[in-house]
Amino acid sequence: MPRETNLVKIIGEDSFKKLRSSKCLLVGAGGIGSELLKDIILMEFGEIHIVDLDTIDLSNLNRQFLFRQKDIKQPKSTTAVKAVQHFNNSKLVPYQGNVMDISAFPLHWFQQFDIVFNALDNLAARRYVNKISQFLSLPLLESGTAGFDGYMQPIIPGKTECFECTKKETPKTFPVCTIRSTPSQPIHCIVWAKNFLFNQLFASEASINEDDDKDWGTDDSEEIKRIKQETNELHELQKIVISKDVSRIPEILRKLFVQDINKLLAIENLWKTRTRPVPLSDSQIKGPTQAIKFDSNSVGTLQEQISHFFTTTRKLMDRYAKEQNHIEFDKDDADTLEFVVTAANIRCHIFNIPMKSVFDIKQIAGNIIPAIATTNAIIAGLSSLISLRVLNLLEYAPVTKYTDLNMAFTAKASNLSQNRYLSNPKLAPPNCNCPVCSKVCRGVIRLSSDCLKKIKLSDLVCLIREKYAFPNDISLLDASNQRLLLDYDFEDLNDRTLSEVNLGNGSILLFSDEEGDTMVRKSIELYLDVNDELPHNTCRLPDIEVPLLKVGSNLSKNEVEEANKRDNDIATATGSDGVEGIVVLDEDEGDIIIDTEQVNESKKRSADIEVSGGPSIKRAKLVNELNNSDVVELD
Ligand SMILES: Nc1ncnc2c1ncn2[C@@H]1O[C@H](COP(=O)(O)OP(=O)(O)OP(=O)(O)O)[C@@H](O)[C@H]1O
Ligand SMILES: [Zn+2]
Repeated sequence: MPRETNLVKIIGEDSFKKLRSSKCLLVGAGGIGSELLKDIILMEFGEIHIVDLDTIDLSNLNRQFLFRQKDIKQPKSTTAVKAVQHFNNSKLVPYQGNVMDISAFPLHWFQQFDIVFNALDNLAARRYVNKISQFLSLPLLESGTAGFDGYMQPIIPGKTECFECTKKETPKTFPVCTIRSTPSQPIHCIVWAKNFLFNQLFASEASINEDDDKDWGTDDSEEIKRIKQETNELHELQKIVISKDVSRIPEILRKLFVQDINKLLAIENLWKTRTRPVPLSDSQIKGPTQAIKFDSNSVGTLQEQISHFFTTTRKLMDRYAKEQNHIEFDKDDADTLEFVVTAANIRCHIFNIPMKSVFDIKQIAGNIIPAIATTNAIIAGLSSLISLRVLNLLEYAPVTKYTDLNMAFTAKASNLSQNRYLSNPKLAPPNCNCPVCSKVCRGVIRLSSDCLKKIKLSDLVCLIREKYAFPNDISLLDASNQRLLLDYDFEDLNDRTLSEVNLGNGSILLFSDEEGDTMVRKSIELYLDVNDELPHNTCRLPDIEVPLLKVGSNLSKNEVEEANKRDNDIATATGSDGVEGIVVLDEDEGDIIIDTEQVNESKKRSADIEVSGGPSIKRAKLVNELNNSDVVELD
């Protein structure tokens, strides 16, 4: 029986047609991504676009079953697409790129999709896609695995919890002082070798970033000064790398493991309660007399580590110029890994810390969590199946409330699961304290790129103020870095154009009502989506209604309701994201509460708004477009 007949039997003819005309985006073609691609192809989604930035490594082959030995170093996205062609009925579009690259994947590019599947391995990209999904009200299926554990979470913007509604664990970091002066565990020496030493020696100058607002882990200004000076001196060592003069490798060893250690020893304070480090002796600094094999599973002697340091540094010095003066650490690149292993182990020895094997250091330096193919298959299977409910394609199980849908997580991913491997509770509504999805009403300003150079900040403020009935007293922030652009006593940037104040594609503006004595406030977050396919001079503000913000923690629900009725000018209806209700800002706590019960029928604002106009928009004309958005045509 052909696949299609089975699918029609399961979901019905109409739903099958809808599925065939659906477009989905798969972000990540690694462990979960390979499984997901196979699943959604078998489900016969009409169009599947696959984004992955990476190429295939040997270590991927045990679970990323679409890839073979011959594919190593090939892009994952295009290789995955080639591998599935023989059983594929969908239109497949691969992209090798970073999903966070706004020039390759601007906001309006995401808009073509009906649903997004995340199959990523890092927090930054997950957060980014979550943000995009919130601005576009685009359903997102978030997933992740670590060993035997995994989770799958459907996110329906405005209706269910987003990725940021619960706090995420961030990777552990260590104070600079621990890493640079007083290591006490192998990880401290590994971080020193990988994140600091390797970069100082083998990264291009431009990419070495020593910012000042880091966690030093000490207030001792002398100590901080010493660390900074040491950084500069170490950078000098890069000159030896550039010279390719391998006879100078002992100089590198002497600087790192004798001179710098002696300087540390001179700071008596550091060693009052710690074991003093012991620098290498001159006789220990010598290269290998013969080639010795580096055994991945055993630690070996200090002298073997020093010999390997010579060998691996020699190889990297030779590669440095050939690779345009920039080598990145990669756990699968034996030379870079062995450099980090030997440098970390020599440092461990000096600080009386146990040394580690190559295998152990690879796990730590590469942040490796063993990946298990079966876990990926289970999570991808659940994610693809739930997509049918998110798209409301199961006639026998129609979705009336998105919070009736289920997420899934394994026992260890939460202690709620007790003895079950998988738990699948219903989705929670958005968390009213979530920094991403619940704070304010959101929308997208669509504009042609010429507008960035034409529209002045004051023009934009006028437009926003008019369109959403904000009072005179407002504040405007660049939300990406909390930069103040305008408020009642800061108007210096008013006459600058958007590009002059560094606003551009992907900027997010936070526009807030700051009227002093009223209890009612509003706030709107607007994404600037620059699209050159729009006609020149187009600046389109979203047609949304900005919910009421009530200020003051001591207001009762009735008072909120009263204020709502009183202030006809302020809409309290559904935003574009579908969040319904009144938003109450608790200033003392900095908390924001969405009261979903307090929904008033709003006074719909007319789409034909007369704009009083900023100085440079002499004849701003608001045109009500088919999609009910406003288009501002500039002269
Ligand atoms: N910003 C991003 N844009 C596009 N693809 C991304 C981005 N970040 C991560 N990815 C991709 O997501 C995938 C995640 O897959 P997976 O968790 O299996 O990791 P992996 O890198 O393939 O394996 P491992 O890290 O275990 O060696 C990878 O293929 C990675 O390239
Ligand atoms: Zn959220």
